Amino acid sequence: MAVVGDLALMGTKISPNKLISKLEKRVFGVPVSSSQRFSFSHARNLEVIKKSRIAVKAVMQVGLEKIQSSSELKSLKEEYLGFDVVTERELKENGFLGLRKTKLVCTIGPACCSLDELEKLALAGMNVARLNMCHNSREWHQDVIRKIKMLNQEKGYSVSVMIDTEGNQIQVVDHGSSSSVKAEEDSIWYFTTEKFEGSRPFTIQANYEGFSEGVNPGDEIVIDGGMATFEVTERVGNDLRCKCVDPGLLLPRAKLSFWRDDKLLGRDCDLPTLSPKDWSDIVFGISEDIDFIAVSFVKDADAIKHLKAYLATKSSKAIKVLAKIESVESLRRLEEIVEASDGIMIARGDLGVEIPLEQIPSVQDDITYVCRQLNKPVIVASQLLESMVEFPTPTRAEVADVSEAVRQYADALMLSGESAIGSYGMKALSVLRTTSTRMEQSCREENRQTLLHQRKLGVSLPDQIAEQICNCAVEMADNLGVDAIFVYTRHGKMASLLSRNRPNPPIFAFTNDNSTRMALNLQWGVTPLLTDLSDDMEANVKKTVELIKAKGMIKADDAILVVSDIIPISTAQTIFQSIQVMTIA
Ligand SMILES: Nc1ncnc2c1ncn2[C@@H]1O[C@H](COP(=O)(O)OP(=O)(O)O)[C@@H](O)[C@H]1O
Ligand SMILES: C=C(OP(=O)(O)O)C(=O)O
Ligand SMILES: [K+]
Ligand SMILES: [Mg+2]
Repeated sequence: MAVVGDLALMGTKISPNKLISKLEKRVFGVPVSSSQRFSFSHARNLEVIKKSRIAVKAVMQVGLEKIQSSSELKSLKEEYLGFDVVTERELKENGFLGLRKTKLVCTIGPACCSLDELEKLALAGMNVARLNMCHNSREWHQDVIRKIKMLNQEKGYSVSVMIDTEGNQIQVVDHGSSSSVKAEEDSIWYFTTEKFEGSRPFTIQANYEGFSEGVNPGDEIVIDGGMATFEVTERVGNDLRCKCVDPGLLLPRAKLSFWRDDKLLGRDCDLPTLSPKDWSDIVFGISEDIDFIAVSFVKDADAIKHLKAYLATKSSKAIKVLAKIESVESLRRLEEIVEASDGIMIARGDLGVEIPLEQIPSVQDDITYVCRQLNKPVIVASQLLESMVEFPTPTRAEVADVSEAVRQYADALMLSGESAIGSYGMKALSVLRTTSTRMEQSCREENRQTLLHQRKLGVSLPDQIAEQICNCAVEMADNLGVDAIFVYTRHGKMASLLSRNRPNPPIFAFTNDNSTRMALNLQWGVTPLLTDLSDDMEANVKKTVELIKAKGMIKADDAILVVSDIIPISTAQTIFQSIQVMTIA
C-alpha cells in the first residue's frame, strides 16, 4: 500500500479503505471503481501519484486533515482541468492549429498488449483501443483493459476502450492449417460442415451448418473478396463439391460469398445479430467499464435499439453503441442504422467480401456523408496500411487511401492487423498521424468545409437553437480566424454539433461527465476535458480560461469563441444558449 505509506510519511494515519471511502464521498462524489482502487494502492512513488487523478492529487497537496475542510476540497476540485498528457504536449509543441483533428483507433493484439507497448501507442496518439472479441481469451482481454485503465489513471492518458463483437458470421471457412494454402486452377475441393481435427487435403470446413442453403451447381464461391474463386459442381447433402476456376490463396478463417450470374446471393439466415457469446462479452465489457461496443454484421436498426435499451438499464454510464457496416443488408438500411446508433464503423474487410471491391470507395463516401448529415461519428476501418503488417513502409496507394478518408472528414481511422499482429504497429500509427495532419492542413487551406450542406436535425426548439448556434459558431470561428472554440457540454451534444461543421480551430469540450469525455475521443476535432461545471456559465468560462492561461496554453490577444448550452438542472431557471467571442487580456 504505497500511497498509504507515503501518507504516513506525511503524518496522516488512515487505513486504505477509510482513505478510499473518504475520497469517494468528498472528492468524486461517486463510488470509486475497482480499477481506481487498484491504481491508488499500487501507485509506486510520489511522482506517479502526483500525476494521477484529482483525488490523489488532492491528498498529496494538502494532506488528508485539510481535505476535510469542504471549502478547500471545493477549490481543489475547481482547479482541476482534465488535460491528458498527450494533448497537453501536442498543444505546447504545435499550438492550437497543430492539434490533430482525425482520431486514431488501434486494434490491440499480441504484438502490442504489454503495458510498455500500450503506453507507446497512447503516447503516439491512439485515442481508442479496440479489442476484437473474435480472438483470444476473456482473461487476455481483461488484462489489456485493466492496463489501459491503469495508464489513464496513473499516467494521465485518456484512451477509450472499444470491444468489437464476434457476431454471427456464417460465411467463414477453414482449411485446418495455420498458414495459407494454394488453390490451383481446376483443382477439386470439398466444402463441408463435418467437424474434424487437423486438416484433410482439398477439404475446407464451413463454420455454419446452413452455409450451403440455396446454393446450386453453377454458382460461384468467392474467397475473401477475390483471393480465389470456385465453381460449385455438385451438392452432396449439405456439402459442396467445387472446382477452382480462379486460382489463389486460402487463408485461415477465410470469408466466402456466393454469386449467381455476377450477383451476390442473399444469405437470409435467421441467426440474431448478437449471439449468446456476444451478450456474454457485452456483460463482461460493462463490468470492465468500457466506453464503446462495436456491433458486427448489423442487419437493421433493431439489434442496435435493443442493445441500447439493455445498456440503459444495466450500466449507469452511457456506453456508446457503434454499428459496423459490413454487409449488403446494412447498406440497404443505412439511414435507419445510422440514426439508431451512436456511431458507425465502415468495416471494409467484410464489406469487400460482399460487394465488388471497386464499389468500396464510393460506398465509403456515401456512408461518411450520411453520418455527417445525421451527426454520428464514423470510423474508416480495415487495410488502411495492410502492407505494414509485414513491411516498415506503406505503399503509396495506402497513403493515398488514408488521405482520402481524411479528406472525406471521417472522424477516425483504424488500424487492425497493422497494430494487432504487425511488426511495425508504432510506425503504422505514426504514418496515420503524419498523413492525417498533412491532409487536414490542405483541407483548411482549400476551406473545404464551406462545401458542406447540413441537413436540419433538431425537432424541439432548444435542439433547433443548439444546432443553429453551432452552425453559425463555426462559420464565425472560421471567418474571424479565432484560435480555439470552447464548448461547455454535459452529454457532448453541442460538441458534436460543432464538430459536424468541421471548423478550422480546435474544439475544447469541457464536461463534468467522464463517459462524455471518453465518448468524445472519437469525435473529429474535439479535445474533451473533464472539469467541474456549474449552472453559472460566466463562472465556468472565467475559470476554464484562467486555468488554461495558467498552463501557458493561451496568451494575450488570443481570440476564443465560446459556445454553451448548459441546461440548468432546475427547470425554474432559464435555458442559456449562447455564442460569445472573447479576446484574452
Ligand atoms: N486479441 C487478439 N489476439 C490475437 N490475435 C489478434 C487479436 N486481435 C486481432 N488479432 C489478429 O489480428 C488480425 C487483424 O485483426 P482484425 O482485423 O481485428 O481481425 P479479423 O482479421 O479477424 O477480422 C486478426 O486476423 C488476428 O490474426
Ligand atoms: C473491421 C472489420 O471487422 P472484423 O475485423 O471484426 O472482421 C471488417 O470487417 O473490416
Ligand atoms: K469482430
Ligand atoms: Mg468484419
